[in-house]
Amino acid sequence: MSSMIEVRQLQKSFGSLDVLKKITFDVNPGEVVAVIGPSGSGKSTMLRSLVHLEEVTGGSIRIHGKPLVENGKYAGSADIKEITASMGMVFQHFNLFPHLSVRGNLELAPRTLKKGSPQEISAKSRELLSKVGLADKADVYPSMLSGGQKQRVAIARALMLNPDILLFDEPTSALDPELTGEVLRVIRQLAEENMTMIIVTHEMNFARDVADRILFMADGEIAESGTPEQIFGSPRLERTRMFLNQD
Ligand SMILES: Nc1ncnc2c1ncn2[C@@H]1O[C@H](COP(=O)(O)OP(=O)(O)OP(=O)(O)O)[C@@H](O)[C@H]1O
Repeated sequence: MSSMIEVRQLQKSFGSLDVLKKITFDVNPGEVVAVIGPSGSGKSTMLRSLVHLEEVTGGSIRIHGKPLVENGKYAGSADIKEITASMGMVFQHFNLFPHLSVRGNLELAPRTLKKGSPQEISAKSRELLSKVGLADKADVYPSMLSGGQKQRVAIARALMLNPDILLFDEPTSALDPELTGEVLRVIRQLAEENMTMIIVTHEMNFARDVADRILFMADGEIAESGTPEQIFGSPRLERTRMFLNQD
């Protein structure tokens, strides 16, 4: 089967700083890839590049075989819109709209894009809120929620447009330790449902449990790629773990 995500020789510089140095990897349908690595190694930049929140300086990204960028040249805006619409993203700091209720947060994008009738959109938001365990919070505003609840709303919101790829940028890093479990459980459930996901995380045990494959980034490169068994057995990673645990 062909890859869901193909990244080839991806480069990104901020001025003279080379943040991504010719990165190449594939993600297959249904695969869960965890991206780990020290702070500043380029993990967020790589993820943001996939959804066109960053413009790369070279290389290629294909999603479902369709080029978002090919050898540094971007597709037209209609194609970019179509390609990025198949991906949902969840951020470290939730990025909920504070002036909208939980339901409003979920329904804004599908209503704006007219993805279904108002009744269908409401039914979908109810269904997704109950999936993440927040059926009773539909009319509450984000400021009334805990961090773990906010992040679960953000995940439900990302699912509203039926993405076939979900990207997570350190989804639990802003949470108190006792709240990470409820978010990781939702991600784990999505993995069991065969959602294709890339998860940038510092949660080593979670990465080990849930990921089919781990990319270990260091200094703008993929230093290691393999199954959790391969990666966590690697002496090179053991050295880096000490460093990661200080974050
Ligand atoms: N908009 C920007 N302008 C300039 N430099 C940037 C910008 N965004 C990121 N960088 C730099 O790019 C490098 C990689 O950042 P990135 O956020 O991708 O790393 P990361 O591996 O996700 O780190 P962390 O785990 O701390 O989030 C860092 O040196 C960062 O300072």
